[in-house]
Amino acid sequence: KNTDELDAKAFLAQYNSTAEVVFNAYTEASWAYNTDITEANKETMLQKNLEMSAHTLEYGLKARQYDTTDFQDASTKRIIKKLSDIERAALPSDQLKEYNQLLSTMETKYSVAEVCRENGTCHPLDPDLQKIMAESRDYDELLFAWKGWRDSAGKILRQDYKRYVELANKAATLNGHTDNGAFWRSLYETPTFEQDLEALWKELEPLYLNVHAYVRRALYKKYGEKHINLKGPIPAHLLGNMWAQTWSGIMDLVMPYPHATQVDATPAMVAQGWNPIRMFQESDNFFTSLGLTPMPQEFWNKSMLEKPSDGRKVVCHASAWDFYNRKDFRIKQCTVVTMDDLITVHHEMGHVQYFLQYKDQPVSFRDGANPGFHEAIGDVLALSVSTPKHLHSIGLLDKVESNHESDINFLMSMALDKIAFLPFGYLMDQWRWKVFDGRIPSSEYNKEWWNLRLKYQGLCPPVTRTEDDFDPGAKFHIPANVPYVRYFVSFVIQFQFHKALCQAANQVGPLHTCDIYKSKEAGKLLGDVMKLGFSKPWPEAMTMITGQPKMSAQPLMEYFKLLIDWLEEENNKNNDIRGWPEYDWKPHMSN
Ligand SMILES: O=C(CCC(O)(O)[C@H](Cc1ccccc1)NC(=O)c1ccccc1)N[C@@H](Cc1c[nH]c2ccccc12)C(=O)O
Ligand SMILES: [Zn+2]
Repeated sequence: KNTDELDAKAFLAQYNSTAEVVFNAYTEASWAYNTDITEANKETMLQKNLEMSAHTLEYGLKARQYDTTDFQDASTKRIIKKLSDIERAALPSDQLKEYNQLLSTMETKYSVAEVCRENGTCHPLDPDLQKIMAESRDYDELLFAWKGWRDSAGKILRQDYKRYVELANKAATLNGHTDNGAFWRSLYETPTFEQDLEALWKELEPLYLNVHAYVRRALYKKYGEKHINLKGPIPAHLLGNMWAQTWSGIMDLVMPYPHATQVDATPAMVAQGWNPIRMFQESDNFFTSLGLTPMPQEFWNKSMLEKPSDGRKVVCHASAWDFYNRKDFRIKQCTVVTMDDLITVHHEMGHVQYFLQYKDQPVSFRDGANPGFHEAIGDVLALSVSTPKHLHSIGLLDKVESNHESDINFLMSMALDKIAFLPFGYLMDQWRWKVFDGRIPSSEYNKEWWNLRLKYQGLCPPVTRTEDDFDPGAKFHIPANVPYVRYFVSFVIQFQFHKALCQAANQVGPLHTCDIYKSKEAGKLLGDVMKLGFSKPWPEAMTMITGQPKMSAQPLMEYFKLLIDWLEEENNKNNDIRGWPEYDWKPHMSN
């Protein structure tokens, strides 16, 4: 083994400069394919992916030659360790080709899927089916979109997915992990990670049960006892979202005080002629108000901020792109003019701000402190943007009242996204970790998916499901091989960050009214953490912001305190039970 630290540093310098070139070439090819799905673009992307894996293999095997035990420089040790895990490059070349082919095939099948009516009109997920799921109040129309999407996008992926699992696991074991789920969890460098997550969920579950009971009561009023059992799970297609992962789409059905302040900025955005560019400029303005970096001109020139109208097939699911040359950063988003998408704009811009802040780190450190950090940045700013005070200041709410009823309306709208999301954010990788470690065999993919959807979210399918279906495949991240527990982590830590930045901004008053807009102190705190990238273990980054190294649900609970008390009282008044003891109840099925 080579114990020469100077030799290692020279090796890493060579890695860094060659990696930028190879990563850039692959990212360009991947962008070309994602923004114009053709066979030719697919072939080029697969070729550049193989070249990138060849580079990873060459440098990974060299990195493994070093014994860094007595190295002085912590960064050198950390990078050598990271390079030594060569991920899919460990596969024999024919299996690597098969794996890459599977990944692009699954993502393409998902991205081009459509649901067609008898009259021949066909609907893509974005924007058509998403709009139906958010806006329709017709039980059967919602069922058409819900079932249609799972028939068109989920079902067809089952065999591909089964093979992907085998190859992903093989790559993981070749790198010394027990399975691919273990590899994914290793990115958090936290031995107690699973226990920590379970503890957070146990703390937050009572909040969710109260929101679930209250929403079930509202849906009972709307759809009646034929479709809703007040002691049972909720049919999964009635929550205002294709996956029932966020419920703000049905805010109109659950608004506690209909005569108090409105909270939805969408009507004003449409009335004032907002377009996607305006939405991104608004977000850029918020980031720069904190003293953070503006989007470079290249971002505005090269991003895809709307779904193309020239017939091109694209991957519409939003994403942010680092081209590894410290200059070129883009977003690809099929943006629609809604408040929901204004939040997503901030989410994606948070990823790019992270790219900008850590762009001068070595390539190996151009990543979040942990994947949850990368997901949280944009959402932290969105917490300020979403306040009625801020929306009023940018002309998207005409009047702001600060009274109890308006507070409760506002907190309900936030809870329908942030609290409703928690069980979904938690169960997605519970399912995948069990698939990877073999506890869920392919013969039970769908049964176990719905067991988890019942256990954590208190949902049931509106129509019978079988193992002919593959409902997990109908959610982007599953065919796209994108881990998901990062979002559960993000939805917890973003409130820790929000609380810390509000203190830095000398904001007084309750946490849910805080708006850090224009606070250079808050911006400095956030910017300094982002500059670290992946160079330090995430508890150090957490301590820099919050003064302590752990994930904590306390700031989220503080933020929602008023609503938690109100829901407890309201659900008691209605004699509503928390949970779904009649768990095997099935909704009425007409056809
Ligand atoms: O998937 C996303 C946003 C897309 C992303 O920005 O997280 C994107 C996902 C992705 C990863 C890899 C390939 C393709 C897409 N992640 C990134 O673009 C990204 C970029 C750099 C580093 C890390 C992630 N949000 C999740 C969770 C979510 C639901 N509602 C939300 C509201 C606000 C924030 C997140 C969500 C979802 O839609 O289910
Ligand atoms: Zn993200």
